[in-house]
Amino acid sequence: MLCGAAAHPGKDSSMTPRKKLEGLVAATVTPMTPDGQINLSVIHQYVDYLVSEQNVKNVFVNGTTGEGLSLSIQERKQLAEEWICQGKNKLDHVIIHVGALSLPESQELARHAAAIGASGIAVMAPFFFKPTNKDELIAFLQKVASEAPAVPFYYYHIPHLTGVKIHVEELLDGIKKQIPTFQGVKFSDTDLLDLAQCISKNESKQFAFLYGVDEQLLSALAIGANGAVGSTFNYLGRKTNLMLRAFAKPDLPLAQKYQFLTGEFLNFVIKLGFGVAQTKAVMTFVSGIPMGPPRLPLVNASEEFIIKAKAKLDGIVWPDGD
Ligand SMILES: CC(=O)N[C@H](C=O)[C@@H](O)[C@H](O)[C@H](O)CO
Ligand SMILES: CC(=O)C(=O)O
Repeated sequence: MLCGAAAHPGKDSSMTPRKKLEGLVAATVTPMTPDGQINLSVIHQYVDYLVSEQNVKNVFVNGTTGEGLSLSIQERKQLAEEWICQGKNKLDHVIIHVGALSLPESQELARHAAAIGASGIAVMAPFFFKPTNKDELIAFLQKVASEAPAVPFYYYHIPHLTGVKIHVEELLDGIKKQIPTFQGVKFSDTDLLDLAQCISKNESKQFAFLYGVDEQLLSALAIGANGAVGSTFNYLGRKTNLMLRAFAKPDLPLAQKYQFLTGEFLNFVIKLGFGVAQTKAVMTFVSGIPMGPPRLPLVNASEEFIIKAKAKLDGIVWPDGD
């Protein structure tokens, strides 16, 4: 059942202020109908699946995995509303990615996310005309963040897709003065030196450092990441949660085992060609929820990919015997 159309779904139920974001955050795919329209009707089921089957209670909507930059502003708003509305009393955090190439569009999305009660907003660097230094990037982020002055703000660092390689360590230096709502980083890069410097220099500031390269999450946890935002937690959330638990215990050999096994699957599919289209296909066969095709320029995963990926996943023997 749809609920996003209800008047101001989150108005009286703002999810701020909340405990610090930690643990796993699923970067949601955007369900689509076979003819390429967004399919809001399965989000209710999607929320229940993440909570009950994957033990994941945080989502990151309209990001890379959600094809956020391929959606219209109207579609992004509808998705944000539906996730927040369906997630009410079920999800802990619904973070809405509001980054866009156009500053006024990004600001509009930030205002909208605030009005519907998002528990956080995230923004990636604009990637056609790019900021060339820290000050330009901060200026852009600041103009978006200030449109949602009561909503925690996260910078979404994904340099291999944006081409904006400004070190996060540099960006964070003094950021609270310019962006008082600054709350953390979604760090989707393999530069663990940069991440480590961010963490060590901001220890007392209560920022959340959420890692975004799922296949090496354990390494990021070891240097102090608070959690992770990723596409694979849609279908490997339960297993990755067991890795987090083993790490916290600490049972490092067990945590490594989980990382090796999730890595074995990812290494296999990455070699076949792995992106958002393939994530949608995997999520469809694992959850049984029809996520549909991706939007052009992305194209459907091949049947061959689906058969091979399914066989690989089914063949993994997990330490918990599952
Ligand atoms: C480019 C991309 O989508 N990265 C995701 C998050 O940032 C990750 O969750 C990856 O999908 C995942 O680590 C698999 O490579
Ligand atoms: C993976 C991720 O965080 C995203 O899809 O935006």
